[in-house]
Amino acid sequence: MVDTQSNSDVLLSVRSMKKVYPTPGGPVEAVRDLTFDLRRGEFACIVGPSGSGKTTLLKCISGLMAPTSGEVILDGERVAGPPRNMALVFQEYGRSLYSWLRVEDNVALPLRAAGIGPAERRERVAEALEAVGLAHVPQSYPWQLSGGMQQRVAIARAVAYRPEILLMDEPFAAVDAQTRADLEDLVRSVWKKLGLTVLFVTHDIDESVYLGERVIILSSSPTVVQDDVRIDLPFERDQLETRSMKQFVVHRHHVYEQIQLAKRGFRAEDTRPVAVAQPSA
Ligand SMILES: Nc1ncnc2c1ncn2[C@@H]1O[C@H](COP(=O)(O)OP(=O)(O)OP(=O)(O)O)[C@@H](O)[C@H]1O
Repeated sequence: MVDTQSNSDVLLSVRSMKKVYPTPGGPVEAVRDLTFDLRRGEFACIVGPSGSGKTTLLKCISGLMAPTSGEVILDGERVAGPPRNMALVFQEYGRSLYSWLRVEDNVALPLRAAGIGPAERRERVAEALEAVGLAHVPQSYPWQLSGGMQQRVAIARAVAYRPEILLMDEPFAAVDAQTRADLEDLVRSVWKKLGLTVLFVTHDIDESVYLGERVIILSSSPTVVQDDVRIDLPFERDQLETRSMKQFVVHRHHVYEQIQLAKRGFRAEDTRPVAVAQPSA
């Protein structure tokens, strides 16, 4: 378990967050009680069984939805709407980009909305496109690009905005395996270069261990934090070398085991002393 209480440099705090959806069939308790902190500059992944409330959690953190109870504190302030210093990247890049705007204009959009002047906008867009390897297509339209390139545009847009915290919800689920590996390395390199704080939701256990400095495992719904694992892999990661390290395999095994337990309904709060048979004298 990661000790989240002892570090004073906390950027994000999720405190006793609960979310109940009212539905015609009665209330659905999606998230029961989530509490965790993210330190400034941390790269944390969230994994959990399908329906465990990962998207619900991100929506509450990003102020798109209010929790039923509990709170989200960002940089000392309670989140009550979309925070200025946060950016989001979703899985559906096709839906998040405007097909009638050129790549550079898609990337510039939030900068324009934030009132950033044309000279600085141009500079930031160029820098972000360079960072994601798309400096050669600023004039293209999204529909002229591959899926992986479109997702790079979405990442460039988030990066150009220079958020303090970047939330990513299954951002690579819809791209092929090779592109996914490239995008994983891209996100880590952008994280290192810009010193962002990243909260990355994924279904992919290997991806969570490869990317994160920490993996937060959610229980099945109604959700609590089941485990919180520090990933002690080298800072510099490599798709071949890192994934074949013994420590990678150990973490992967642990996270996989925890997800299987979660799927079977195990909850950390259920832990009781196990009776151990004493050898007879
Ligand atoms: N708008 C809604 N109204 C009612 N119930 C909802 C709503 N959104 C989500 N839920 C329920 O809340 C629970 C958590 O859903 P959520 O989408 O947050 O989980 P998830 O972990 O992101 O799922 P997945 O891994 O399948 O993407 C599920 O039981 C889901 O059916």
